[in-house]
Amino acid sequence: MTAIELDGLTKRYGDVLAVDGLDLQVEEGEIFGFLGPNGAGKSTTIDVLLDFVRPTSGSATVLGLDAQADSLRVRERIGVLPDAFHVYDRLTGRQHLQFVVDSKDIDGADVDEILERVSIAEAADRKAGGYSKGMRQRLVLAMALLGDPDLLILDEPSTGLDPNGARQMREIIEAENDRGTTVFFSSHIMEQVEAICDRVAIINRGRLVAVDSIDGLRGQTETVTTLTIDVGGADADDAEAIRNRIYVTSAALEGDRMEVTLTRDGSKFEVLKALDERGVEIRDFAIDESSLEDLFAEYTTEKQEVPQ
Ligand SMILES: Nc1ncnc2c1ncn2[C@@H]1O[C@H](COP(=O)(O)OP(=O)(O)OP(=O)(O)O)[C@@H](O)[C@H]1O
Repeated sequence: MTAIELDGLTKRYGDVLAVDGLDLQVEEGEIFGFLGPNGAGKSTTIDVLLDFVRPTSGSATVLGLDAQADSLRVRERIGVLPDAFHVYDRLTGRQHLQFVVDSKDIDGADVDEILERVSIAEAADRKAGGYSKGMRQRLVLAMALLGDPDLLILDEPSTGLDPNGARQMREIIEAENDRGTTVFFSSHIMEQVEAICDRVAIINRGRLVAVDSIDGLRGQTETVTTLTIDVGGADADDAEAIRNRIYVTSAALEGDRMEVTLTRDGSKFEVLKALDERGVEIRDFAIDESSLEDLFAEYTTEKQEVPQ
């Protein structure tokens, strides 16, 4: 079954087309990254899934249920980490969780076990007002995990976390996914998305511009590999010869450093071999596959039109 299905989802706020005909399917069991620059329409889409916002047209289905008509049943089966989250300063961590158990009427919830899972068990009886940002974020995640949801919807889960906190958040997300939970999360932190997502969707100006695995996205873009070679005895002619090779998109020599970019079909080995055959000494080399950050920029940066 699909965990999330969007069919022609459109949301207009007056003149602003926040979401523009989105079609998307997230399969059960996936960790799915939802990416896009500021204002792309990520939060609006999530708000439709949660029935905070009604679509102008199109539909959204969550766990086989209509996000609008069946919103209460959807709510019972999902856990949500909202974009702007609040904790109550005067309540302890445990009281926060108890509040969710009571208000959602969850049977047999093991609050201590969930506090352990998000690593805030030791602070459970302290007031949340004294929690660090990372602890607050983990507390809100613990609230989302109560009731063992089938689907977690996380809006920028690593906001405000230091690298350690972000790593812990990632580990928790992975552990929940191992338990069978589908995870849908929006993020600006490409590194994080790259590390844990099975697939990602990139949206820009309310429209879907790409949906694929990270490797698949890499395969769709032109320049995927940069080869930086520490050379001895190379000159401009060598760079020119490399530049003229098929699959090479650029080759530049600066002192003893030659930087070569290749399309995805290009062989790095062939470039090194060609240099060697020209008598160039190869002292060292490094390979840099384009990062998701590069891909993101490629998909979401408006290309400048050259005036005719
Ligand atoms: N309640 C609203 N009224 C009017 N316009 C809105 C409203 N909510 C969002 N928008 C507009 O819709 C567009 C999409 O916003 P949205 O918050 O969904 O983007 P986002 O991708 O979540 O951005 P960010 O990463 O900055 O949170 C933006 O142009 C935004 O200004």
